[in-house]
Amino acid sequence: MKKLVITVTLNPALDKTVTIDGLEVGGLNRVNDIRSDAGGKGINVAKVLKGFHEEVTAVGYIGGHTGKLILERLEQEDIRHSFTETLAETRMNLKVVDSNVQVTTEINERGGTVSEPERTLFHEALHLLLEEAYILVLGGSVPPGIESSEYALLIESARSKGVKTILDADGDALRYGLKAGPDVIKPNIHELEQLVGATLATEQEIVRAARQLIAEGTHWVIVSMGGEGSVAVSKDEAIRARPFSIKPESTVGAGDSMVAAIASSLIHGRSLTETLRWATAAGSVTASKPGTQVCGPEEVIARLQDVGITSIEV
Ligand SMILES: Nc1ncnc2c1ncn2[C@@H]1O[C@H](COP(=O)(O)OP(=O)(O)O)[C@@H](O)[C@H]1O
Ligand SMILES: O=P(O)(O)OC[C@H]1O[C@](O)(COP(=O)(O)O)[C@@H](O)[C@@H]1O
Repeated sequence: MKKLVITVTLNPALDKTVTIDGLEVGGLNRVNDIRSDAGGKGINVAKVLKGFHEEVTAVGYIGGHTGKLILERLEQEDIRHSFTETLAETRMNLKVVDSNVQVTTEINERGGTVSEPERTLFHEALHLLLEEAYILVLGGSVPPGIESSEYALLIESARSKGVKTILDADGDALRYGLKAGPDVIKPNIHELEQLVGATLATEQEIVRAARQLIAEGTHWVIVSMGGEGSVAVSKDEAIRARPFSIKPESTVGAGDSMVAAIASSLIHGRSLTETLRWATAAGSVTASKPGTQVCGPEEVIARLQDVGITSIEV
């Protein structure tokens, strides 16, 4: 059976994380600690999957000095990749951790423009790779030069080859992508509220909103809610997971770790409940780590039974 996961990061980033005691907007802030990590949603998913010993290849666009640094990191971690080179420099995203209140503020650049010939090269390379794939993961923002409908095209081409798809995006990229019917989506609660244009205050409201999307062709909607945990919805099931308590170091990459755990769960044929348990444990372990560092398999397995699972009556 094919087991390869391809992760697409159209807009990667070098994540620069600075830690400050008591961030003062408009004031002078001194940095206590600094680190940089290869980031961008698909790249983080690939890091987790590699740690989980799954077969994974990271693809997308990469360029310039920042791009070179990211590729070096991937090579250090022995992550297989096949990025399309761009003339434009890959972006740097700033993450400011206020260690007094344990809150992370993210400042993400738009990213460099991708040209049409670069896009053609990417599509040709992905077309070939999809022949070998089981799952295609699509994550993150779409860079300038590429239409918001891009994920829909990629989902359709994956489906035509029998490849499952997981989409983690927001705004128009999510809205258009949904029309192509990805197998799984992982919005956070804010992204889901923006999508349906309503505040979702109760579990029942979340389930009803998710079922609207399921009626349009998606099978599983897994909604993350930070420290409140997550909700998984299918046509017939609705489940709530509550995480164990952690000291949040940097929540960056927590959502991506959930997506990686979902991909791994699809490979291993886990039920929706078990998938939610794995995804929530993975997200919470990652949230307890500094910068864009991600969870490893042993520490996730050790916490699986600490995730509280209940079913939601609608
Ligand atoms: N403060 C926290 N305590 C425990 N778990 C957390 C915390 N913040 C995030 N998580 C875990 O990470 C997952 C993803 O977090 P979330 O912030 O919703 O994702 P995203 O980064 O996609 O917005 C949550 O479902 C939860 O399992
Ligand atoms: O493409 P976007 O939406 O700007 O997001 C990119 C950022 O998201 C991340 O992938 C983290 O995502 P999550 O916190 O949702 O897991 C960072 O590594 C990266 O800087």
